[in-house]
Amino acid sequence: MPALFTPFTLKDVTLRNRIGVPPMCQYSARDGYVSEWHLPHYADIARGGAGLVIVEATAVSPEGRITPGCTGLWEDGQVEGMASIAHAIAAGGAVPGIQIGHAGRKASANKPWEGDDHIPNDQPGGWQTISPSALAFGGGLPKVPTEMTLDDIARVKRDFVAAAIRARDAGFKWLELHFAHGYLAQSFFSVHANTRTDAYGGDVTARSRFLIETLQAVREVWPENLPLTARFGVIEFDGRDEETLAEAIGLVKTFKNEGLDFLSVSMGFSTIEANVPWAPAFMAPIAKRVRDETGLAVGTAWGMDIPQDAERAIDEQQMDVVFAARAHLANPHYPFRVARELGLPAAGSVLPDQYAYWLRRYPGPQNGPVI
Ligand SMILES: Cc1cc2c(cc1C)N(C[C@H](O)[C@H](O)[C@H](O)COP(=O)(O)O)c1[nH]c(=O)[nH]c(=O)c1N2
Ligand SMILES: CC(=O)[C@H]1CCCN(Cc2ccccc2)C1
Repeated sequence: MPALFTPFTLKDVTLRNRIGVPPMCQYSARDGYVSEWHLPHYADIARGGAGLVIVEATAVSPEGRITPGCTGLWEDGQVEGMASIAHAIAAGGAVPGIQIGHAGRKASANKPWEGDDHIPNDQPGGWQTISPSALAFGGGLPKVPTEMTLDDIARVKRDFVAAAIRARDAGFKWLELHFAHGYLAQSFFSVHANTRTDAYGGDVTARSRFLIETLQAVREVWPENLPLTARFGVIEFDGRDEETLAEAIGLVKTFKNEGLDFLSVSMGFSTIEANVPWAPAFMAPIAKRVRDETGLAVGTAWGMDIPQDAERAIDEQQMDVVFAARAHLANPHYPFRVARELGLPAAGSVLPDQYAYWLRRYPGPQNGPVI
């Protein structure tokens, strides 16, 4: 039995296998409300067999969106549409998760296929961004953000709490705080984005404060029996990696002590100078190091989709969940493909009966059983 297809239990939640679909923005919302695009997108992926499907980065406030097309949970009206999606994911057999976040200085941008750059101030649809310091990311994101006041910081923490309550009410069973990829929370931790000299900037303790306080506040409202998780950039590939990793692992230990149940190990993406060593499964050793040094359950993405790599990651206890993102855009039934390639007996059992029954019993195009 491939290790990848063993169940994984965290608090009162059990994933049917170790394959997770990490959040993937669809840039298809209107004023933060899901559209007709989202339900079939998520239902289809959930039916494909993954154990966990995490809904895309969902903004805790309007200015926390990356683009005008991003989803939100900043107002109660947005719960109903998200509840349909949570229900559809569960109906497909996967655990419904959702990521909530604030885009910080990367906000107010065009969709990737429409420029992936900041909406110019003289064009409609954009907005003024905020960040720990008035430092622009650069490149296609040149807008200088407004430095957050202590009131701004308090407000954004309250927004995270309110969005977490809405996610709970929508029926999500796995919550992921977006603490990665150069967005607001990552920016507080990053020496590239945070030059504050008050309680929220300076040494690693101060740079960690916003993330810890946000986790503590959300922990109080998120049900104790459901996984409270975060996606956190533990490395930037900016030439400072050992230092960043040591600081990040120290912070993850604090997260664990404050009640975090799982970490999705990712990159900081907080500097344009990054030199990412792109390769299959390149983040797996980093995830293993975080898992070994903190004792926290972890997962990671980033080219983990080659079946043998995914299997090794679980079999050798590098991580507890393997995330495959783009592979699910190419093939929503990706887990079925993996099951067949790994020789899972009755691979079709990964799919719903409506499909599996027929795939199991009748020859496929090559006159042999498809599974
Ligand atoms: C279209 C799209 C949209 C998103 C992403 C990616 C892509 C392709 N990614 C990153 C994603 O979760 C994953 O980490 C990367 O795609 C790398 O994994 P794969 O190599 O694709 O399996 C991403 N990450 C995240 O934390 N929140 C998000 O909302 C998104 N949105
Ligand atoms: C919201 C978020 O974290 C996403 C938005 C889309 C780009 N993501 C980062 C990414 C980089 C390279 C390949 C795939 C993904 C981050």
